[in-house]
Amino acid sequence: MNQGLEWLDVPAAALDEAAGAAALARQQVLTKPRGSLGRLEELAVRLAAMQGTERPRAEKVAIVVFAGDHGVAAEGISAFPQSVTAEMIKNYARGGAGISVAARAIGAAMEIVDLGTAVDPGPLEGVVRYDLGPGTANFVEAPAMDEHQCARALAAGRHAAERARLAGADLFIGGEMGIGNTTVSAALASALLRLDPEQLAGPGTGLDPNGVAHKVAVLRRALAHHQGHLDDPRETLRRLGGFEIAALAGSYIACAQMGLPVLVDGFISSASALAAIRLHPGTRDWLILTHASAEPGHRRIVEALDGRPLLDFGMRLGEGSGAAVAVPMLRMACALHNQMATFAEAEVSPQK
Ligand SMILES: O=C(O)c1ccc[n+]([C@@H]2O[C@H](COP(=O)([O-])O)[C@@H](O)[C@H]2O)c1
Ligand SMILES: Cc1cc2nc[nH]c2cc1C
Repeated sequence: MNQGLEWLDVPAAALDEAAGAAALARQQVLTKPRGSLGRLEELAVRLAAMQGTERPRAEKVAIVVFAGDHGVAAEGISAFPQSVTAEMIKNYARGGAGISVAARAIGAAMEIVDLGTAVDPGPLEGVVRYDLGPGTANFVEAPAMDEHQCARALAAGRHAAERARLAGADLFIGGEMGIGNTTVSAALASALLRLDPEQLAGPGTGLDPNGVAHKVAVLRRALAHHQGHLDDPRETLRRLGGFEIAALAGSYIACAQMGLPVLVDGFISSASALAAIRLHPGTRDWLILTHASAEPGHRRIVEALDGRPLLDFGMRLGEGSGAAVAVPMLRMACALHNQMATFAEAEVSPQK
């Protein structure tokens, strides 16, 4: 059964190569030695191709934080109790979380999507609720989600992306919150990349080396349990993913379909991006990797995505925070690209 997932077959929007070429041509005549603004030039040109204009924008940013709980938390794979997921949802709603502050600092709109948590945070302003269950099942012994939950989580992401598009966003940031989701992301990436869990498991919120070794053992048990069912990416997502991870993947795919550029955050967001690309390869063109997470396994996913994150600040908060930190830089790339004088305008002699 397709569970209403026909929308996944809609192709990604095409990049506007002519707009990209026009932006590149403009970069060559601005009053600077060619290439002297380094990756800022690349960013402006890439955004121009994505947005279909010679003059790209990074002003209106939509941040959506997807939250959900994970059955695998019962295995003791996080430094924090599961109740923190719901507690942090309240913190987002009150404006006290890292991403709440970052969103205000960059003037971004922020929305929280609560997909289902072990503790009910209750109705909160600014929080969209789905109630897919009190968290996923423990994937060491069962698929994390049933087909319906996985389809609804993917669609929740799509709907959030559509709201962002409707609000006129120039850029989309998907964040996440879910105790245990570094284990889930490691499981998903291990299966999709066919790498040993040791390559992907790390401290997450703060496990010590013994804790990381236990996490690897839990991941090996999970992968053994689902062995033989991990060839199809959608089935892999259903068995080893999570509500917020499927929602993130759905949001990335929908952004690609609508032609809305995405700023990808850290480890969990990148694992979700990997899943999104496996479900829908055209998604890749619409993703900008913003930062290298301190979670050691992130490097493996970045390599698989053939990406080069913009920042390396040792961040590992999640919530979309690293992507938000990159926004002022994107704005700078656009401002320089759009406002610098050309050699002709400034009557400066060009390169010989
Ligand atoms: O985004 C990252 O790179 C990142 C790295 C480590 C931890 N996190 C956050 O920490 C939580 C998951 O950590 P854990 O240890 O409970 O699996 C989850 O809410 C994430 O947002 C996020
Ligand atoms: C406090 C806290 C805040 C977070 N934000 C994202 N993941 C998190 C995990 C914890 C534990």
